[in-house]
Amino acid sequence: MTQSFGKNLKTTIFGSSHQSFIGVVMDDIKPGFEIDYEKLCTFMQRRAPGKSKYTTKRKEVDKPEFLSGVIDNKIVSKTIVGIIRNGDYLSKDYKNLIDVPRPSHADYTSLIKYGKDLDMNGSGPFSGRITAPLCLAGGIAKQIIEKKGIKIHARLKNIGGIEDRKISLLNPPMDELDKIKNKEIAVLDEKKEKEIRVLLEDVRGNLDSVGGICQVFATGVPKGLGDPNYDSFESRIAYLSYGVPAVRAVSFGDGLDSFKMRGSEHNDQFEIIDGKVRTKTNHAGGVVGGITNGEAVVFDLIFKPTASISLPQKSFSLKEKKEKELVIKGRHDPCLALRTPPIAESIMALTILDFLNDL
Ligand SMILES: C=C(O[C@@H]1CC(C(=O)O)=C[C@@H](OP(=O)(O)O)[C@H]1O)C(=O)O
Repeated sequence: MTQSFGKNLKTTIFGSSHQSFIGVVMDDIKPGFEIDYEKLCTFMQRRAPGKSKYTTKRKEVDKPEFLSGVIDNKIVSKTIVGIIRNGDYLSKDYKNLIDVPRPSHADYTSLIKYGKDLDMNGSGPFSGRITAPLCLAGGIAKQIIEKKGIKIHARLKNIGGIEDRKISLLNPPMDELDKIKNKEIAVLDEKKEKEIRVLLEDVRGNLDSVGGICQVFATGVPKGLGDPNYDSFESRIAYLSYGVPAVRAVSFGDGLDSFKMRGSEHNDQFEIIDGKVRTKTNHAGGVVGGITNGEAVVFDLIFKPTASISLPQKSFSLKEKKEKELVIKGRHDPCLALRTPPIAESIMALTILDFLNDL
C-alpha cells in the first residue's frame, strides 16, 4: 500500500480520518522558502469540511502544524513534516459497515485485500479526509511556484450535469477565476449557480448525492516539462489524481470531447507572436507528446457522486451470508465535488514542482 508520490519531490501522506491526526512528509524540498502561513490556511479552508449545507456536517479546524523542517514559517530542512489534527469524528457511525459494506465504497474491496486489520473508521485511507494533507503540501507547492510566475486556478465546470460557462483554454480568465475561489459553489455563471442550488436542494432532500467536474488551469508553465510515454506530464498528473477518493477520470484540454472532433478542428495550429512560437488554440491543454508546450496547462477531474448516501440500499451481511438492506449513518457530502478546486490545484502544483526539481 503506497501513500507516496513524486520522483524528485517525494511526498508521503499518512494517518487516517478517525485517528488523532493526518499529515504529510515532503522530502527533498529546497530549504529557504518562507511559507505565507495565513495564505496556506485560507487555501486549506476552501477544502475543509463543515462549511456548506451541501457538504459534510463534520467540522474540523484544519490548521496545519509543522512538526519538523519549518521554523517561524521558513523551510529550514530538506524534509518537512506537517500535520492536521482530527477532532470531530464519530466512529460509531462506521461500526455496521464492517459487516454490511457500502455499495460503491471501498468497504468490500478493502476487506478482500486487508481483512479486518485496516482501520476503516471514517473510511480509513479511502476517506476524502486524506485530501487535507494533500492540500497542505499542495498549498506550499503552489506558493513556491507562484514565485516563479506560475499561476494556478480551478473552478467547478459541471455539477450533476449542469455546465458552467465555456471559457478559453488558450487564454483562461485567471483574474476572474481568482475571484470565485472562495465561493460556496465555485462557478463563473450566476444563472448556472442558481440552477445548481436547486439541484443540490433536491439531492440533499432526497438523501442522495451528485458528482461533478473540476477544471484546473496553470499559466506560466515552462515549456519542456515531461517525457514521452511513461513519464509524461499527464502520467504524473494521473498518478496523483487517481489517488484522490471518488475520482473516476482525468482528461486534458478538450479531453473527453476530443474524439468527437475532426483533426482539422482539434489540431492546435502554430503562429509566431512577437517572435515567439504560440498555438492559435489549446485543445491539447498545454501538453503534447507528454511534454508541456508553454500554453496554459488545463485538465479536468471527474468525480463520481458520493457513494455514502442515506437512502436504503441493497447490500449483504458477511456474518449472516445473506443479502441485507443497508442504511448508512453519518455526515456525508451530498456533493463532494464542491470541495475539490483546491485539491485539483494541489495536484497541478505538486506535479509542476516535482518536474521543476528535475531541471
Ligand atoms: C472529514 C472530511 O470528509 C469526510 C469524508 C468522508 C468519506 O467517506 O470520504 C466521510 C465523512 O467523514 P465522517 O463520516 O468522519 O464525517 C466526511 O466528513 C474531510 O474532507 O475533511
